[in-house]
Amino acid sequence: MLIIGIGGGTGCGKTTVVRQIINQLPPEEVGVISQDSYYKDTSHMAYDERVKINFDHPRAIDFDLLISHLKDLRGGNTIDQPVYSFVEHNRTKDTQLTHPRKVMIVEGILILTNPDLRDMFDIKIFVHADSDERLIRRVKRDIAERGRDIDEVLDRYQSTLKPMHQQFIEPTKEFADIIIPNNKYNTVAVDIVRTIINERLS
Ligand SMILES: Nc1ncnc2c1ncn2[C@@H]1O[C@H](COP(=O)(O)OP(=O)(O)O)[C@@H](O)[C@H]1O
Ligand SMILES: Nc1ccn([C@@H]2O[C@H](COP(=O)(O)O)[C@@H](O)[C@H]2O)c(=O)n1
Repeated sequence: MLIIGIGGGTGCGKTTVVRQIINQLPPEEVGVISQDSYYKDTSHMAYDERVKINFDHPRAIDFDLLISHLKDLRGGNTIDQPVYSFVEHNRTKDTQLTHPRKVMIVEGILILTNPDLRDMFDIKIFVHADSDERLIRRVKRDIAERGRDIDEVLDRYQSTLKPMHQQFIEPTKEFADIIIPNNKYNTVAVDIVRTIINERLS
């Protein structure tokens, strides 16, 4: 199994890049795991407490479960991937049965911060977009897709997103084998990654 880790700050375009990469690739050969599915289960907390969680700090992520699931997949076993609700700020009761594939892509803001997880990646990619560009995209996306309002997004940006990005996420760029500039759509970089995957599949 080839495991590709794709990191980078919120709004840099990780999900979009992954969609572009797997588009035109056989779905039975390439799978995707999102770090967002592995936010810790916070069912024991009231909604008002969950809203205050710092979701941009590595301690918010259940890395043990993510690593153990990746090992299961690498060993040829299926996993029950958690399903996360951004509206509820919590895992749902559902899980998604996920089969091992020849190529697995793991994407998320903090996936390159954990040394054990990092060691599992055959290829490490960091998607870069300038912070103003990321903020604009984040505001638009969170209002359109994640049930947020402008004040909520901007408050979170100032209180946690920006400082956590500087402390934890930006420094992981140095671990990357490939850095994809993504201020604009980068079809050349996407084609290069797809070519690497196609070589593995052929
Ligand atoms: N290169 C780009 N140029 C303009 N908008 C983009 C680009 N890449 C992604 N977007 C848009 O920005 C938003 C955030 O992108 P997304 O892929 O969800 O980022 P991430 O997964 O890194 O948080 C989405 O609405 C997406 O359509
Ligand atoms: N309940 C939550 C959990 C996380 N977030 C934010 O999501 C961002 C990571 O997802 P991307 O798709 O943007 O990479 C992260 O910056 C968290 O602040 C949230 O808003 N609510």
